[in-house]
Amino acid sequence: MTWRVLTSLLDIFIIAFIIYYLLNIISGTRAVQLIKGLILIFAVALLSQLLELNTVNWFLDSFLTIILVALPIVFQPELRRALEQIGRGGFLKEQFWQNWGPKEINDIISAVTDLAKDKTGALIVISRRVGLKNYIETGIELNSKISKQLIISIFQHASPLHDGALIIENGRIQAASCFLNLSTRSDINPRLGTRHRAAIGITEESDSIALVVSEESGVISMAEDGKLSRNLDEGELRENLAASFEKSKEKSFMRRHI
Ligand SMILES: Nc1ncnc2c1ncn2[C@@H]1O[C@H](COP(=O)(O)OP(=O)(O)OP(=O)(O)O)[C@@H](O)[C@H]1O
Repeated sequence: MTWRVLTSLLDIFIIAFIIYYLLNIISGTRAVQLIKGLILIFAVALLSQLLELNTVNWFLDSFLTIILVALPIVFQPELRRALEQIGRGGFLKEQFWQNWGPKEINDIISAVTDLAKDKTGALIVISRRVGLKNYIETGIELNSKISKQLIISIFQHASPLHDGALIIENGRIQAASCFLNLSTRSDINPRLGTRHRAAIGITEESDSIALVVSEESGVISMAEDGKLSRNLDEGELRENLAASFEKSKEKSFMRRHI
């Protein structure tokens, strides 16, 4: 095989990988519908060119140009998510578990299971490598140690901080009552409300983990990478957290603490 054939094969392989990667990122988002629409308009434009339907062709060409200019504005959240996913690839990795210990993990698990028993709604976001400063700023800053009692009291109805998400970063409760962007996915169970959509949303935009206690049913869920695992008991929650940390390649942390 000549050098030229090898580089062409490499070229094709890289493009196929990029297309696969991009499709993976947009699957299940509203971008899928848009791409279907664009393909349809493109096919009709091509057909009108072949049939020499000049006015139709001019109209569709102009329409496609306008759509291409509007794309980055309409799909700003998806583009941000894609760039963040690329940035997370490994070379920007930081030591993000340094303030964590077994007490912190156990307090979170124990608080979540107690809240679930009382059917007290809760949303807890645990940040990993991607910082959540812009979300922390939407809430009330606490910057306090993680404690089971504090987490439970924040989510009590009488607490002025119970509405919104509690955010944990670098092993500390950074803020409560934070407002998160809701996921815009079209394939989320329609019975799930805004608390669950907010949990899915934050894990689409960052590599954080979100824990949800449903006020309606007391069910515990965990979101990661835009996917929600539901109906977790204490053991499953612990296992899921361990699996997530394992994925983060923080195996030593997992072995020591979970
Ligand atoms: N964008 C958001 N960011 C953070 N928290 C939110 C957001 N939207 C809603 N919430 C929280 O979710 C609560 C409303 O939950 P809602 O009943 O709509 O959701 P749900 O997913 O059905 O949860 P539940 O099963 O607990 O009822 C709000 O009171 C608020 O605390």
